[in-house]
Amino acid sequence: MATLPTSSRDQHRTSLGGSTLDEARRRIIFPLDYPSLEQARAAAEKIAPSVGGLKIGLELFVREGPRAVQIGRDLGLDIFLDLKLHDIPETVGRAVAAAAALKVRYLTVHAAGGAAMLSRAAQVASQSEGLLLLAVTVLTSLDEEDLRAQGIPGGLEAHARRMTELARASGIPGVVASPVEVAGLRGAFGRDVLLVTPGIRPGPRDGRRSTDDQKRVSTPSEAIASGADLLVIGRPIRDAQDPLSAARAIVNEVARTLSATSSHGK
Ligand SMILES: O=C(O)c1cc(=O)[nH]c(=O)n1[C@@H]1O[C@H](COP(=O)(O)O)[C@@H](O)[C@H]1O
Repeated sequence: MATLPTSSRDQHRTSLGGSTLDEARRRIIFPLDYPSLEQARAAAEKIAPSVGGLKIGLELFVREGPRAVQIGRDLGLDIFLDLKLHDIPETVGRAVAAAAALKVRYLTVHAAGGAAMLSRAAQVASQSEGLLLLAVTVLTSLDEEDLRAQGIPGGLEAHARRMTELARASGIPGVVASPVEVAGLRGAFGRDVLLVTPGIRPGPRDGRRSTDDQKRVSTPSEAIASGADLLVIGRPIRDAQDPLSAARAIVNEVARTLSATSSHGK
């Protein structure tokens, strides 16, 4: 069954072959966080040789709709539709069916939508070959204080783990989590969950680099060494003076880490 976590993950891992550099490239997803189709396409064409997938998020999808998905198709890259669906099961199920018709590879839902919503999403996705759902556990822009303010007990690690358990039990093959929780999630769930991490900030953590609105961050190398499958990296590439060089440097960093660890599963 396409949505069972193990088979979905195997299906995903099959695409992680080739040389270490090629594998490193495939691990990186570049979000097309741009205000127009033209800007998104120009950036995607430039960055495409250094990434494995393109993420289409709220800004571009709200402005341009499904036309944005065509950019990834034209470039032959995986398409990650990041709509973070969170609604009643019927509404989310219908939205998943609509997204599946766009032939995207990944689609996000919020784990906080609950078991019935996640199960409905998984059931609808299972009818569409090649679509992998990812449940967002705890947004990388939140910290412990935010969780306390929402009345969520037990801290970030525990909550990310509970959300992952809920997602897995509901038939969702992967989760989006901060790189800070990835080692714990990999330890708890083994190789049967696809772990996707935004909140990536290259360079030394000496306080000089801005983490923007991200509160739980790590370097590409730390995220991969902790067991992340895919890294979502936006502003460190998009806002760099030379975006292609920035992307290449990240690919090299990831490749070095893959060579030095067994986390690439070869
Ligand atoms: O689902 C996501 O992709 C996501 C989840 C999350 O917890 N945090 C997060 O930053 N993201 C997305 O990942 C990207 C991170 O971008 P940068 O912070 O610019 O690298 C953005 O497009 C966010 O929408």
